[in-house]
Amino acid sequence: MSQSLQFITPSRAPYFTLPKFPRRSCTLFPVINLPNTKRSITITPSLSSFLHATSSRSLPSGNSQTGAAGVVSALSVGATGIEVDAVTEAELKENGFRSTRRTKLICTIGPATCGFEQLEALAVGGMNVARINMCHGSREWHQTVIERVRRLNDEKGFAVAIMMDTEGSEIHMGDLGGAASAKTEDGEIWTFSVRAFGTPRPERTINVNYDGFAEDVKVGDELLVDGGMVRFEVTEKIGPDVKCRCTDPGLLLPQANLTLWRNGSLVSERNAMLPTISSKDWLDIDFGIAEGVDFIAISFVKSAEVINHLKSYIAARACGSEIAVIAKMESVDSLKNLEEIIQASDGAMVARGDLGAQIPLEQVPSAQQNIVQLCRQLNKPVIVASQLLESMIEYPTPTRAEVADVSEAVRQRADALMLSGESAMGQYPEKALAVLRSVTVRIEKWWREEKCHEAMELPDVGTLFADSISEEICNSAAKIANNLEADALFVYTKTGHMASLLSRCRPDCPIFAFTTTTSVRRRLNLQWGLIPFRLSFYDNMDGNLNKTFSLLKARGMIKSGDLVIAVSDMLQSIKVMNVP
Ligand SMILES: Nc1ncnc2c1ncn2[C@@H]1O[C@H](COP(=O)(O)OP(=O)(O)OP(=O)(O)O)[C@@H](O)[C@H]1O
Ligand SMILES: CC(=O)C(=O)O
Ligand SMILES: [K+]
Ligand SMILES: [Mg+2]
Repeated sequence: MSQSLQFITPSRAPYFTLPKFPRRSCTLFPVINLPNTKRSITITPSLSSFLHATSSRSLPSGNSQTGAAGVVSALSVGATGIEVDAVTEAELKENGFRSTRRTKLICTIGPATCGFEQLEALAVGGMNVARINMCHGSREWHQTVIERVRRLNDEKGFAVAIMMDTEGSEIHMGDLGGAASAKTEDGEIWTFSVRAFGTPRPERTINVNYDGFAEDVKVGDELLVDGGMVRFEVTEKIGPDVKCRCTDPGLLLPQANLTLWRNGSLVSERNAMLPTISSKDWLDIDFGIAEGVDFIAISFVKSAEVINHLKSYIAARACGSEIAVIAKMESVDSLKNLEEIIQASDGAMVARGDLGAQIPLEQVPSAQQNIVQLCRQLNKPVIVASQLLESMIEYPTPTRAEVADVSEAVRQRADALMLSGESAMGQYPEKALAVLRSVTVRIEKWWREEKCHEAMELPDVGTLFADSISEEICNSAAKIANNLEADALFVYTKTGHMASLLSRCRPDCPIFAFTTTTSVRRRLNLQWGLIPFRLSFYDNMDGNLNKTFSLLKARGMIKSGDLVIAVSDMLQSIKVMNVP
């Protein structure tokens, strides 16, 4: 075998002359014309002034570290060019190499953000993945959103990936006859019924999607809406109608999830009999496959079986295009079968909204930590979701407790954080995203500088000897990068696997991941610390390195003397070198 670890002694500045944290070398607004590209780099005046407007409007003042991306350049395409997300590139220059954001950000798209300009503002603000939730809106509505995101990517040089989230077949309310919400007061009597109400609908009536509802509930049961945001006590059953008295008032939202509690425990037999993927979900999945979404998130996963089933369905249907399957951890069963579910999936989501309705709230933080850690050990990306900045649905600033919650998820080194109502139907979607970004960058930097991260045991994930070689190479490369205080790790990867192995190590420097396909590049957008580029490869490492160095230098993304550790899944090797 010719697999080797190849160490090339840096020819220029020896490591010890490199500054510990290179000063920010940000030249703002360079207009560069790259040779050999079909399109030259352009900055549209409207977009750059828009960027300025966004940055001054939406960011806490006096925090230069977290300023909005200051540079946008359109993508360059072509056999000899390189494609990188315009905003990632801008953030890289803005914050400096080592301080660029590692944690990825997901925004749920809803009525507040479905317009082209609104989507663009989120992309500029750092959205890596747009999530569409099939619980709400029609397929036509979602299709329009997908089409707009794709157009943004094509026309403006973003690489926003799309995640479709299934409805799942838990019990939930219907819509509110067109109203965006309904307020409940303490002591009010509301009727929950399987009956479809006509218009105008009688006051204080809610439709429930599950036919057996009235038979299953008992007088005295507690009915939790949206994981306990509003609570009722069942007082009376009349045919299909269930009368309930409000005990914890709040706001009812359309399609909100319902859970029943009896004598302090969750009544879960009913949900256990419902399929994880409903017939409507299968139609939505077909829609997602046809639209070529990047991720499908499955709600209320109970076992690995359903994930395997879906993955083989996608493989048979989506010939060639790979769609990653994300398992949403939001039920008691998902926690029971955690390891096998994560193992079978391409990633997981800590869906704290519904999870908090199924287990006591005080157990949610430990469940989150377990899921995040297990995902890292098994090398699967993990998303922390729901209520991160809930108060920003209504208010322009977050609570201190929310900032602390975001910080904790960043400290746990989750791959991605997700906005739900804040971006879907809140009043301040861009501000919420700006808060996520500023808190994320600041906390990451603080922990890196304090060197407080506990070392994590990273077990072998692959079964083949070749997998073990890749893992050893990535673990070693990350360690070398930390010890030498390298400026960046470079990984040349066709499938993205080596990139994810490097990401798993959570190294101190950013990881430039070069890959040949647009779909892999978009998928890598979900993973911690990865800066995905699309590049056509030579079949030798030196050719790739030289090409990358000259392209990135031309764009001002690296400079001579920067220390780079490079690995590749074509020729398994580690190279340590200064940028010539
Ligand atoms: N496409 C949409 N159309 C209308 N409203 C939406 C849409 N997407 C989200 N929303 C609104 O934003 C709120 C929060 O979004 P979110 O995706 O968290 O939904 P959810 O109903 O809490 O379900 P889930 O448990 O799947 O997250 C929803 O309750 C809904 O009011
Ligand atoms: C995201 C989601 O589905 C939840 O938190 O319940
Ligand atoms: K959902
Ligand atoms: Mg949920």
